[in-house]
Amino acid sequence: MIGVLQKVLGTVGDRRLAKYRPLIHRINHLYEGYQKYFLEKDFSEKTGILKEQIANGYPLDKQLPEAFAIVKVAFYRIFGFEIHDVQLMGAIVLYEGCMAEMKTGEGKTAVAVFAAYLNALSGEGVHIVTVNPYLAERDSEEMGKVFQLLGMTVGCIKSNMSVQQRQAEYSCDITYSTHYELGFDYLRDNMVYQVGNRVHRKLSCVIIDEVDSILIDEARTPLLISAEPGKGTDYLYFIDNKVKSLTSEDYQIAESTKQIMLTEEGIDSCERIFGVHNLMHIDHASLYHKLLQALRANHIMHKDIDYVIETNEQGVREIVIVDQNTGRLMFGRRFVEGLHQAIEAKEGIGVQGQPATQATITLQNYFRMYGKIAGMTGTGLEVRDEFRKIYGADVIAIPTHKPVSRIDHPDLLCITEEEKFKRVVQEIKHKFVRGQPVLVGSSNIKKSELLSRMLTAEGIAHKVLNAKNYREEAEVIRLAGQKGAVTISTNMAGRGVDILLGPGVAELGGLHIIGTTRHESLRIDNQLRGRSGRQGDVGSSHFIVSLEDELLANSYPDHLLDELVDLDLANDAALDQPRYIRGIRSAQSSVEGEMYSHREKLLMYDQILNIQRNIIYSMRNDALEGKDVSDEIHGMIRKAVKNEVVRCCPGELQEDWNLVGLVVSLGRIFPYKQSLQLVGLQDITPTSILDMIQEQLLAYYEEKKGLYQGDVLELICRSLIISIDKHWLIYMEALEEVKEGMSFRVYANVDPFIEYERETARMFDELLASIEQEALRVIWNQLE
Ligand SMILES: Nc1ncnc2c1ncn2[C@@H]1O[C@H](COP(=O)(O)OP(=O)(O)OP(=O)(O)O)[C@@H](O)[C@H]1O
Repeated sequence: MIGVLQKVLGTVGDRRLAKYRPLIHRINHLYEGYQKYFLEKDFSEKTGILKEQIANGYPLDKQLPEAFAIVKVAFYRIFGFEIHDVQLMGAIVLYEGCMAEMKTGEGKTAVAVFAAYLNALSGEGVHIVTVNPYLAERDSEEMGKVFQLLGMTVGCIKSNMSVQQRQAEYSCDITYSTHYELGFDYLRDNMVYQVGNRVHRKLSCVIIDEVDSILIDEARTPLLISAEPGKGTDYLYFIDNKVKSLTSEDYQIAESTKQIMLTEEGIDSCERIFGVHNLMHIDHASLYHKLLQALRANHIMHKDIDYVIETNEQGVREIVIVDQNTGRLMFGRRFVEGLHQAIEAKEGIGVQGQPATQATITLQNYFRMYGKIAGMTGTGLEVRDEFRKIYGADVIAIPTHKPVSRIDHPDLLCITEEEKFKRVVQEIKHKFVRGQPVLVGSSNIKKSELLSRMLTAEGIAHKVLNAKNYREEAEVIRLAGQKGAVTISTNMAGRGVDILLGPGVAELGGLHIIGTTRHESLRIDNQLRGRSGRQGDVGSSHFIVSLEDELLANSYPDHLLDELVDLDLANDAALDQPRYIRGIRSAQSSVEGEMYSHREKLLMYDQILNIQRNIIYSMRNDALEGKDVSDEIHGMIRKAVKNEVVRCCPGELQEDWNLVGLVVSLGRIFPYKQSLQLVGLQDITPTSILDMIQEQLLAYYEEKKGLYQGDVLELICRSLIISIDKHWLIYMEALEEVKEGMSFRVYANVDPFIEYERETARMFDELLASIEQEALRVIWNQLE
C-alpha cells in the first residue's frame, strides 16, 4: 500500500517538475545571452529595472526567468561554476512557497539565493534562516558577494547586536539569521515602549534551510521571554532543558568546592539560546543565577546521593534532601536560592514558586506569520503530511544532479550494547587500516566519549565533535573526508558543512558512515547517512545498533522480542535477518507517531493563545503607533458601565439590585470627584440606569478632555499600553495554571482541550475588560 501511494505521490511531484522544464529552458536561454554581454554594472542596473517594474505593478511571477538568469550569471562570475538545472528547479519550488527536498551537497545554499532575490525585488525584506549562527554568518558573507554584485544589500543578525544594529540589518534586502534571533526579536518588538525601538519590518518572506530541523525537531520548545516575579513553571523547565543541551566545554566544575561556572563559550551559548545581548549585564542577573542553579542541579547534585525522590502522603512526588553527614532524609526542607526548584525542573517534578512567562510563541506560529514561507531540506518527504497540514506547504523532491552512488548497508542488530561497540570499533579499524575515512554518528556525548576511549585503546587516531562550537567543528568536519580520518560526531555536529573527499579516497570507497544508534526519527538517521555520497560521490553507510539502545529497549515490537528470547541467543550475537531488522523501523515509527501527536497538541493549545496574542499585540501596536483611538474611548466607557450595571442590577426586580455596589465599583474605574446623579429611582429599569450613567460619564469625559493641558490621544495610548502589559502578564500566568489544571480533568471524563478552549475564551473576555477598565482609570486620574 505504502509503495503504491509513494508511486502516486512521486508522479505528482514528477508532473510538477516536468511543468518547470520550459521555464528552465527559458532561464538558460536568457542566461546564455546575459553571460556574453553583462558587465559588472549591468547587474545592479538590471535589478533596479526589475524593482521598478514591480513597483509599477508588473507581476513577480513574470520576472522569474529574467531574475533567475541574472542570478545564475552572477554565480558564475563570483564562483566560476554553473548552477545546475536541478538547482533552478529547487529555486522555483522555493519561490512557489513550497519545501524543496534536495539531497546533501546539491548546493541548497545557492538555491536559496535565487528565490530570495526574486522575492526581494518587491522591496520587502526576505529572511533566510539557518540552523546556527555560524552558518548565518558564513552564508551571509559568501552569498553576500552574489547579492552585492546584483545590487542588493545583505544583513546578518547576530546575538550581541544592539537595537540600532538590528534595525540596520533588517532593513537590508536580504537578512540571514537563526530562527531564535528572529523569533525573540518579534517577541521583544511587542514589548517596546517606543515605535523606534522595534526592529522587524513586515514579515514578508522567509526561506528556511534545514526546514525540518527547525520546524519539526526544534519546534517542541517554544520561544519564551520571562518576567519576574511570578509563578509559571515553564521557565525553569525551559532553562533546565537548555542547560541540558550545553556541553562540557560550556562550563567548569571545581570538584573540591562543588562550584560551577560558565566558560566564555558557555556564556556565548547561553546568550544565543536566551536571546540576550550580554548575559553578564545586571539586567540578566536573575537569568544568570538560574542558569548556574540549573547547571548545579544537573552536574553537581546527584539523585540518590544528594537527594531522593519520594512520594508524599498526598501522592505527590517531591525532592527530599539527604543529609550528607548522616544519610538521613530531611523531609520538608528545601535547598535554598532556587536550587531546589532547579532540581525539581531537572527531575520533571512540579516546581514551586518561580518567574512568569512574559511573552512566548511557538516557532510554528512565528513562521506562519510570514506572507510566504519556503524551505529546503535533505529529508522532508517523511514529514510531507505535517508540512501540508501545519504550513499548507507541499514538499517537492528534486532529483539529484548526478545519481546517488552511496551504498546503504542493511542494519546489524546486536543483543548487547557492549557487543555493538565492539563491532563498531572493528569496522572502524577495518576501514582505518585501509585509509578509508569514517564518520561515526553517536547519540550523545557520553557514548562519544566511550567510543573515543575504545579507539584510543586500539591506537586509532580520531576527532570527537559534539555540536556546540560551530566554527571549530565546521573546520574538523570539512576534513572528515580526508584519507585516514576518523571522526565521531553527534548527529547535529557540523551541520551544513560540506565534506569533500580527499585525494585517493574515492578509490577506497569514499566516506563510510557508521550509525551507532537509530534516532527517534528516521529523518535524523538519513541526515547522518547523507553526509556521505554528495554530488554523486561514492560512499557507504551502515547502522550497528543494539537491543539495549534506548529506542529499542522501549519500543522494539514485543512479538519479535519474544521470538528472540525463545532463540536464547548468546550476548555476543548479532542479527541481520530482515524480519528482525524491520522491527527497528517499527520501533522508530511508533516513537515518530508519539512525537507527532505531541507537536500537534502543543500547536492546538498554542493556536488559541495565538489568536488572543494577535488581538492583544495589534491593540498594543495601534496604541504604540498612536493610531486615533479617540472614538474607541466612548465605546470603552459604555462597555465598562454596561458590565457593571449587568453585574450589579441583574433582572427587572429592584430588590435584586445592588446600587451601592454599582456606585462603588464604578467609582473604582472612574475615580471621579463629582458623584453620579441617579434620579427617579422609583421607576427606573436597568436600561435607563445604564443610559443615565453612560451619559453622565461621557459628558464628563468630553468636558475634562477639553480642559486637559497635554495631548489626550497620547494619554489614551500610553494608558492602554501600560494596562495591556500589566494584564497580559497576569493573564499568561493564569493560562499556565489553567493548562496545568487541565491534565487532572482527563480523569473527570471531559476533553481537556475543549475545556481549555471554553475556559480561556471566558478568561480572555475578562482580560479585555480589565485592560479597558485599567486604562480608563489611568485616563480619569490624569484628566482630573
Ligand atoms: N552548481 C554547482 N556546481 C559546482 N559546485 C556547486 C554548485 N552549487 C553548489 N556548489 C558547491 O557545492 C558545495 C555544497 O553546497 P551546499 O553546502 O550549499 O550544499 P547543501 O545542499 O546545502 O548541503 P548540506 O545538505 O550539507 O547543507 C559548496 O561548496 C558549493 O559551493
